[in-house]
Formats: sequence, structure tokens, C-alpha cells
Amino acid sequence: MSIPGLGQIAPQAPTSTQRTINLRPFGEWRFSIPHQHSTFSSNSSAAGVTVRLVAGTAERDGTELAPNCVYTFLPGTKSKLFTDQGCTLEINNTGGYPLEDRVVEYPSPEQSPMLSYLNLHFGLQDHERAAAAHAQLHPTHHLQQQQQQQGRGAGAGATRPKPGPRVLVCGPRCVGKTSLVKLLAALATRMGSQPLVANLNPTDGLLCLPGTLGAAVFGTLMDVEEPAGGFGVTNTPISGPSAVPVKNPLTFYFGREKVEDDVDMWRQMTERLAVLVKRKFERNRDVRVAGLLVDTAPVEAGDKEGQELLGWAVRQFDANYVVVLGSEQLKTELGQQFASEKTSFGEPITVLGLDKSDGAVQIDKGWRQKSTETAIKEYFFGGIKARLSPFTQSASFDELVVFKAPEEPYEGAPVLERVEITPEMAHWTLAVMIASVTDSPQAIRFSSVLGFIVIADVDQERRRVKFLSPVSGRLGNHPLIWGRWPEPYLNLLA
Ligand SMILES: Nc1ncnc2c1ncn2[C@@H]1O[C@H](COP(=O)(O)OP(=O)(O)OP(=O)(O)O)[C@@H](O)[C@H]1O
Repeated sequence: MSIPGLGQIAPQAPTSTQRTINLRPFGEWRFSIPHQHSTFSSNSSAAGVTVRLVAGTAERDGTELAPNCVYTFLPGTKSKLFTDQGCTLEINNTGGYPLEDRVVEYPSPEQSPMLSYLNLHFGLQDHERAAAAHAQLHPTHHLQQQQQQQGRGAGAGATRPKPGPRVLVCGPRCVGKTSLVKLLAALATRMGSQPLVANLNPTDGLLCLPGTLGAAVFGTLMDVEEPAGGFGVTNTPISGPSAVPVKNPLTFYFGREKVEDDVDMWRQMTERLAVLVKRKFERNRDVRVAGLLVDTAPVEAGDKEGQELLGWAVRQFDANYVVVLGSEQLKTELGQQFASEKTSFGEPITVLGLDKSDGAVQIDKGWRQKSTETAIKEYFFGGIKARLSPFTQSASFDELVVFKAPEEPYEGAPVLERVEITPEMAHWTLAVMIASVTDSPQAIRFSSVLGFIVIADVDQERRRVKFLSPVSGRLGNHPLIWGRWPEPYLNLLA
């Protein structure tokens, strides 16, 4: 018998952390697992929320989940699983993460924005097939010989081999631009294609830290588990052994958060990236035929300067499709801008408007900052699949050559200034450039990034600096660039 007030604790209903959901065709399971912060600690060793595909098909941004495999989605992931044929998913939150999720189903596929995204993919595949047929009819070596005989360089007009579709995806903030680029890249690779993907939005990094612009060939499976869904830092050779094939990005160090922070530098880097993309097209038939997908920074309707910069990018990359997500007005404005323009191959520039998914959500400043911190941590210490041990190195001030991007860019400002190491640099991430310390500041600024180090400690009296590097060995005569962003939010050695 129990005495009221002093009796036994009423038996608790067992709280199950596992549940099963069924999705109809074209349904989505949308989920968000907040970044971990000090007030929350997981009550188990589970690294995140796990999902198993029990029946049917499911994919994250175009990359399919294998049946019966357990996938772990980590804190800091905001995404969806989509099914075209219907599926059953088993979701397990043994760690008790504050998961927010919901199932979204549409009365018919026509009402899901995914249908238009898939149709875009099929349209691009047609274009790719046409480019492949063109390549078959006009083998490159023959064309190059022809150009040489005619005394024309590789840039000469109509005889150049025509690449596959070059698609620039744009739109206002957080409408799902990156998700669409990921989806199109993943679907293309599923068809055996090897498209190039370029990122012109410094707030994100493509297979690299935020603050960079870059491009990479996507010819293999993407990592569905990492928070950035295959575009993050854990998919590169620096991240060590990986179950998912790594990609080799070509990266420029912008060192600022937004395009507006240094428009002139952004233009110059975009122009150089486009030159390298075209060079890749010239040298690799498969990549050329698969074409290009370009992700861009947010631009709103009515933003004349933003649209002018989009126009610049379209011309540099010779894009023949401009996909505008989530703004009919922006689509109209860009349609007018490109109405009478043609690519260098004489193709019209087609502006397509697509609806945004209502699942694409605004990412607030705090979430972004946490994602940036996570990317930096993962770069040096690895993710859940592969832990990395960065090397702590010590050097005298005279051994490192550091350049700094000017605080506030102004017309005629030097691209870089040589600086002494100071305590102010502690905890900043510096880019290691593929250049020599004897190169000109211009050559260093526009060389590509070899990797990053983080300054751990500066001892001004002894003129020594301690830093973390993902690889052992001296930096040799590689110069370093100290950018203006991402700021040192965290002490990696704490
Ligand atoms: N259908 C969806 N369901 C759930 N989440 C989604 C969906 N589509 C996109 N998201 C998520 O919404 C967020 C914003 O999407 P995304 O990053 O693709 O937008 P964006 O337009 O590229 O953003 P930005 O303007 O910051 O570059 C991301 O976390 C993405 O994973």
C-alpha cells in the first residue's frame, strides 16, 4: 500500500525513442537538429538522430539512402528526406536530441516543387546528350588542329567544342539555391555524369571553409550524413580516409563573409574561377559534356547591383540557363536583362523561374555562426566518421610570411599587405596559399588555397607562434593570408 504523498513514484510510461513513418510518393520528412549548446547534453553516446530506410526509396538532395543502412544525422543539420515512390523510415533519437520534424505530403506530385526540379534535371540531361552527340561528331583534337591551322586560340568562336548545360542558380536568401544545386549535381552523378559545381557565395564554402569561392568536379556519390549534405569539408582528401569518395576542390580565398564586402575582389576571383572552369572543359571531355552548376549569393528583386553581379557571373561562366528560385519578380527582371544576350556559342540565355519549397527555411545568424564553427572544427579534428589529430607546430615569427587583406577595400587599395605576426591573430584561421613567398601580392592573392592553419598562441617576447595544421611538416615557403572573416569565434584548443 502506498501512503498518499509519500508513496511510490507513479510508473512512467516508457518513452520510446524509435518510431516509424510512412511517406507517400513525393512526400518529405523535414527535420532540424539544433546545434549542441552548453545547456543541452545528449543522454547517450548516440552522435545524432539515426534513420533507416525500411522500405521504398528515399534520398537527401538527390543522393539515395541505401536500404536498411543506418544513417546518422548530426546536430546542426536542417534538411529533408524525399521519396519519389513512397517509403517507410525508422527514426531513432536515442540521444534525446531536440529534433524538430514533420512529414509533408502533397495531394499530387504536380503540387510538389520537387516535380519541377526533377523536370529541370531531365531537361538538362537532354542538353547533355546533345553536347555528347556534338562531341562525338566533332572530336576535340580535330577541332584544335583546325583552330591551330586557322591561327586561332582556344577561345575562338563557333568551332570550340560545345559544353553541356551551364546553369546558374540564383534567388533571394534561403530559398533553397544550394539545395537545388546539390540535387542537380547528385542526380547527374547518378546518371554517370561528372558535372562541375562552382560556388560564388562566400558565406558557404564548397568542400572548403566558409569565406572561400571554389569549384569541383562531382563524379561520385555525396555524403548524405554530413550537415552540409556532401558540400562540406569532410569530403576532401584532407579529411583522411572516407567511405564516400572524396572530391578535390579548387578554392580561392575571399576572406570575407559577403560579396558586398569586396565586390571588386569577388569579380576578379569569379573571372579567374571561370577561366579555370573553361580550361577544365577544354581538357576533359566528360566534364565538358556534363556541364556546370553555379551556386550564387542571395539577390533580391529590385537589387540592381546584385543583378548586375549575377550578369557578370553569367557572362564569365558563359551560362546558358539562369534558374531563379522563389521570386517571380526577380525572374522577370533577369529575363529582361538577358533577353537580347547570347552566350559565346550563340545560344540564347534562358531564364527559368521555379517555386521555392516551403521547407527551405531562413537560417538565422546564430545557426550560421555555429555551422561555420563546426566546419572549422571538422576541418582540423574531423567528423564522427574519421577523427583527425591536427599537428601543433611552433615557428619563429621570421619563418612565416603573412599577408593581410586590407581592412576596408577601396579603389586602388593593395590586394594584400605584408604584416608582422601579432597577438591579435590568435585563434584566427589563415589560408596557406599555393604560391611562393617571393611571388607578387597579386599572384599570391589569386593563387589557390592549399589548406588552412589556425593560430593557437602568439608569444611576442620570444617572437614565436604556435599553430595547428592538419598535416605535419613545415609550411616551407608557402605564404599565408589573414582574411577578415570568419572571425575567431572559438578557441580550438580549449
Ligand atoms: N524542402 C525542404 N525541407 C526542409 N529543409 C529544406 C528544404 N529545402 C531546403 N531546406 C533547408 O533550408 C535551408 C536553406 O536552404 P539552402 O541553403 O538550400 O538555401 P539557399 O537559398 O542556398 O540559402 P542562402 O541564401 O543562404 O545561400 C538549408 O538548411 C536546407 O537544407
